[in-house]
Amino acid sequence: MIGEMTHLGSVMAAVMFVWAIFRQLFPDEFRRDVRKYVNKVVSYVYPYVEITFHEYQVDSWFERSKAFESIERYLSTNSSKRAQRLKANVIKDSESVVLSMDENEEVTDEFNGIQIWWTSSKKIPQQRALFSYRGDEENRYYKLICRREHRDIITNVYMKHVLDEGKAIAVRTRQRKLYTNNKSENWYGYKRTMWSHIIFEHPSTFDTLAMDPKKKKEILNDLMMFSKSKDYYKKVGKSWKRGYLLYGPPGTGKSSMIAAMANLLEYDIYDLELTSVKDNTDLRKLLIGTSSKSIIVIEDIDCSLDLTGQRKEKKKEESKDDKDPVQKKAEEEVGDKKKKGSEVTLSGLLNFIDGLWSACGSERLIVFTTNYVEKLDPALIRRGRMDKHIEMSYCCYETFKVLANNYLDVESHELFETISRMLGETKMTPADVAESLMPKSDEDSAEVCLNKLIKSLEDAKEEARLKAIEDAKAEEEASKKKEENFEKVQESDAKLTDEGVDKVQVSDAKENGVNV
Ligand SMILES: Nc1ncnc2c1ncn2[C@@H]1O[C@H](COP(=O)(O)OP(=O)(O)OP(=O)(O)O)[C@@H](O)[C@H]1O
Ligand SMILES: [Mg+2]
Repeated sequence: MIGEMTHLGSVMAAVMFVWAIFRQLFPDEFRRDVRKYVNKVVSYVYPYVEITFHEYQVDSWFERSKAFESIERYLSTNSSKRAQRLKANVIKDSESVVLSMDENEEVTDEFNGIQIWWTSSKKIPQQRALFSYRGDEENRYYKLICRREHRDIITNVYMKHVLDEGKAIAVRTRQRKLYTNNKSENWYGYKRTMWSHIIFEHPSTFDTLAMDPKKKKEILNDLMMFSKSKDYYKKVGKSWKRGYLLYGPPGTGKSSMIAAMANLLEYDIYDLELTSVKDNTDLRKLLIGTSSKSIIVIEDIDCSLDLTGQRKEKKKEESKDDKDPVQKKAEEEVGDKKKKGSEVTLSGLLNFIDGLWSACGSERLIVFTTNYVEKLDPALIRRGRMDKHIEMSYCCYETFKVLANNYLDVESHELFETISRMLGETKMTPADVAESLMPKSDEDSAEVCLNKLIKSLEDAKEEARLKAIEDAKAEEEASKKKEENFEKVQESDAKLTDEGVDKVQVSDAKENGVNV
């Protein structure tokens, strides 16, 4: 190719030379006509087609062209081994350095037996712009050269292959992000955005997550199935998303499970703080601002908003009329303050999960966590909205074994039996078990840590016993009080009835004309 092109190059140089002299001698119109013919002749002689892809397109000087980025990724993995001079770039959102061809390098690619040549060059503008948004004005571009007879297959099939591959490589090497929503009032103005993010680097995985292995396997299968079911969701007419409700006491691994899910599926996380959202419209805007391949999380959904309370408040309002006006005003002020925090309603949230707008974007998980599942409105967690309910519970023996393996690298030990028995008798969260198992100094052996756990299990058991006694006492006192009250009420009722009877008797006597 290079030899062929050199030959062509010298022909072109001769043509250009003649052209330059020609320009000096002949008027404009004549030159234009001649140029047309020269182009025709050149295109007849030159058996190649050239397509260029610029880094910045004329209509968007701020953003690198997506096609250019994809080609860069594609060439970096498919051809960089063959190019001799490479350039290392640290590209935004990428985990690793991207190697690309240096300027004026050439690499060859092959597609279905067709040869394609790629070269990389840059164009430096003759005049420097006075006012520039980007640091440098040079515009790099890739040039694709192929034989003319392959033009159709290259533009229709090969280019699609390059762009798709490039995108797939970008997804594989991208850095994942953890987003959180900004307060609604901070959305406007220069550089303000709805979502802020940091790089997501949580180490939790399904291997380190301690829970019943059967349950874990079921969740893993469910997630894997979901991520592969694009066509299935399309077939059944559902948007490609799935809701998970994680519930259980604090410290049982709900947040760790979300991180493990994101790491497994390589999704971004959008941690949605409902109390910062002004109203339902803003909630919808946030939803539109999320990308595909993501998990939208609302933690502690029962505390985020008084979603069930809003219905009750309405009822209260109805009976407000017969109240003292001063008290009424004070209550209204409190209500206004509450509303200023967030006006998101239950129906707004339901729409967010499965309304029409939720179909924008795809491949998304919506996860709610709560400590009190019974507090939630049934509409919010019905199947179809929250498809899978997962209970994260206190530490059982199976959970402990995973933690012991993670924290101490032990799979079995003579103390395991005692621990197994004690876990059956005492409720302890995986977070507390993990804390006891963690070595506190270099000298702490596995045995020391396991003994520490036994000690804290004993303490927890004793604490639970004392608490049970206290609770029983409190309950006894309460029922005693109740009984006493009941007796008092009965006594006063009896008194009233007696008096009532007397009165009735007196009035009866009066009616009958008897003097009392
Ligand atoms: N099932 C578990 N497997 C592994 N580690 C766990 C598990 N549960 C808790 N932990 C450990 O305890 C810590 C707290 O767990 P996590 O934050 O996931 O609890 P949570 O259920 O989200 O609690 P909360 O309801 O208070 O938000 C974690 O950092 C993790 O190390
Ligand atoms: Mg949590």
